[in-house]
Amino acid sequence: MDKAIIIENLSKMYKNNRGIHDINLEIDRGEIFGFLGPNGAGKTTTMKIMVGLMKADKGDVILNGYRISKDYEKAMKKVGCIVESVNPFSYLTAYENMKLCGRFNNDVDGARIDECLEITGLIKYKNEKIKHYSLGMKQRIGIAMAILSNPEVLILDEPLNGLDVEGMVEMRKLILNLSEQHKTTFFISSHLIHDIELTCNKVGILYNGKLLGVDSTHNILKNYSSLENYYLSEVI
Ligand SMILES: Nc1ncnc2c1ncn2[C@@H]1O[C@H](COP(=O)(O)OP(=O)(O)OP(=O)(O)O)[C@@H](O)[C@H]1O
Repeated sequence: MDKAIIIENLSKMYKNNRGIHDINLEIDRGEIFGFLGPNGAGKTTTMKIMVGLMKADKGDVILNGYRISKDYEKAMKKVGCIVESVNPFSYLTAYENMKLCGRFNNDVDGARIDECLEITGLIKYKNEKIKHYSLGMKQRIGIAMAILSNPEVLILDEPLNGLDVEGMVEMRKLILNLSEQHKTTFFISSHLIHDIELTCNKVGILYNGKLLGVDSTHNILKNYSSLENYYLSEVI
């Protein structure tokens, strides 16, 4: 099977002795992987290393066949990400933000920007300044920016954070649509068990910086009545 993401022996320890320990993980192309863990488990640390925002103490990440330690540009070429918060310029419109975001990419033109705004349901608001956007709309513009260069892999840190029920349902639909129509591979972190259960077809549990268990949602739900029960059995 073609692996979109491989994480090998990844470790990072902060001075306060917190961090992540020896994470190993493989994600097949087209999978929607849910990286589930409570606050402080190490999700953001892992994702920052995956996209090159932080250096690991040990281990490596292979994205689309390229090691971030050796071929960073090639590894990131077909990867889109939102790590920590989405921060578009509030005094610019959605369209202007998108244009700024795609300025170094020759393949991004007005039509592609419109296409991404269409996919994320923002085309109607493309000429509105971001300062008038709701939180859900800001999350969506984050996704629109992340998919601008047609990535094969999307790495999203807590994409549902702060969204209301409708916003979460919309975001979930968007992820599932991108997965079905574009075969995008997703690596999504969340502490929202129910949402991971509904969105992801593979789940990994991160706890105290250690990856406890990885399995397909299908297998988990064959053996446990809910993802929550599986989570509790792994954690306890
Ligand atoms: N720059 C830093 N210096 C020291 N400790 C840090 C630093 N960044 C994170 N940590 C600690 O490392 C651990 C993992 O943090 P991380 O942000 O990766 O977790 P997380 O799973 O993303 O949590 P959350 O859901 O709250 O964002 C936490 O205990 C955190 O306090």
